[in-house]
Amino acid sequence: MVLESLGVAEHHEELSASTWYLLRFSKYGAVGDCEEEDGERKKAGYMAHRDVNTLAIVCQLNGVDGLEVDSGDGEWIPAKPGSPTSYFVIAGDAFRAWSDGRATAPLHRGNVDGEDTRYSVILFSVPKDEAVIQAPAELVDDRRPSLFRPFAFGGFLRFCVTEAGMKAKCKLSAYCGRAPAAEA
Ligand SMILES: O=C(O)CCC(=O)C(=O)O
Ligand SMILES: [Fe+2]
Repeated sequence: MVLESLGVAEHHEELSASTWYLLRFSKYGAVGDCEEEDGERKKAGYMAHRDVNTLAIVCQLNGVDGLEVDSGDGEWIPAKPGSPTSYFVIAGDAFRAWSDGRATAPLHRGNVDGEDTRYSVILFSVPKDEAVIQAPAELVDDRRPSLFRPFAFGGFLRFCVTEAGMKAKCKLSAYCGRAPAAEA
């Protein structure tokens, strides 16, 4: 569906062949269930981040909200599923690079209010280590040269945990952006 919307559905098979999948169940405990740290109960949740992988499909399991997405101008937008069977699709850096910036990898975080435990299940599609992430020819042309240099996904993952990677505001631009992006 996502590739169709970009007009490059014929790349589905080759992309699938270089992808593996990770299914993760997450529990963000209510404050009362969480461990104490320095005399205070720590709220469960997760810090603002961009996913590095291709796509994440997130389904909340018990109707407790918490996912928030950065609007791009400093505002956090609560992501509310339309129904108990709705899910969120979040693009990560690998898809941003592959789509040559047509998909954005949004900054998102988990902000649980601490009243109720939140459960979610997430299916991550992850490029294999040796997979080279490069926008297909249909998405670039002379008038629109690609924004990112081709890179092996494993190399990018390793960069993310270096000092430079951890400091970078946008890890992808810092690693393989062609223009010295202000966001890097
Ligand atoms: O559980 C969620 O709502 C999403 C978690 C998430 O963003 C992640 O694990 O990367
Ligand atoms: Fe995430």
